[in-house]
Amino acid sequence: MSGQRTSPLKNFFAGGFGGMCLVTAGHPLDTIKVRLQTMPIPPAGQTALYSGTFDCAKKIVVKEGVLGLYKGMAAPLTGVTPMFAVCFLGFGIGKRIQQTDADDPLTLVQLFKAGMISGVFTTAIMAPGERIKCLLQVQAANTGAQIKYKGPIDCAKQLYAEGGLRSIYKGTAATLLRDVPASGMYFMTYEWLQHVLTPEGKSRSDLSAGRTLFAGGMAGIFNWLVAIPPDVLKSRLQTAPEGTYPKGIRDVFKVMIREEGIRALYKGATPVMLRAFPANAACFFGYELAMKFLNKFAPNL
Ligand SMILES: CC(=O)O[C@H](CC(=O)[O-])C[N+](C)(C)C
Repeated sequence: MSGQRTSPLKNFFAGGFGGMCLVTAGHPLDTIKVRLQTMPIPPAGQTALYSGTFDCAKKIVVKEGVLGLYKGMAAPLTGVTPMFAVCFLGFGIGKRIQQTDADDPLTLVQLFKAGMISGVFTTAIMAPGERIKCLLQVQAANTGAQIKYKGPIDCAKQLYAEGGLRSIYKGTAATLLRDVPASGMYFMTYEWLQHVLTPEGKSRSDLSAGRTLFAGGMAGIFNWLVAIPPDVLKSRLQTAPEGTYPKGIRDVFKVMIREEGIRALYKGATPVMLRAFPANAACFFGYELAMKFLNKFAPNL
């Protein structure tokens, strides 16, 4: 696969723009995912709060209006933009440290490793962003309960007051478990599809919008195929009352398997997969668009 180097700053800015496109396209399905993953287990004989993805979407819209689907979006938008900036920057660095020469082609395994490096880079921003986002998404679902957090900043302040940075960073190991392999799959899939879809004698930058959208969408699908089980554990851990799981995700895993069985590890899979393609197609499309813009108007960046 082509190993052509891109300026780190361009990767950073184009990645950030890609992240903004991803949030806008994917947040409603992300809200449904978190609601399904964290809904209370119904007492025997009673029905679950949501019977599935479409029921959940319908209930949110009826009860909270369409904006209910966009609840908690300020946090990912402010968090995901820099996170994707760092993610694409990290991928570029991951590729670079495996090359001896600027034009050295990279194998699929090297691309996977570069993606994993990017996953480590992003966790510093991703873990607190996910903690705040999940808490905000879930509190709106708790009928009757008093609203605890007014917004992302208030949520961060309260978490800090209650448990310091440790509380804000709760779920970091789970986030690493999710994002390191997932990022490997993400970038490897995208780069490989770009390579396969580029016609003989043409360069990647000539690729049509449709092919870029397809490669980006598939990268999202493969990312989530490996990310769903650790994501469920992460959401549970990050939204649980303090002290529920003293040993972190190991405890979440044990309790979940005991009480709900192995299938619980795939809760919320439908909205995740429904979101994965359009959100990541938008992300890579935005990234490539921003990169073209930067190459034209800031070639020396
Ligand atoms: C788990 C996650 O955030 O995946 C990102 C794609 C998406 O659908 O949000 C990709 N990546 C882990 C590389 C940031």
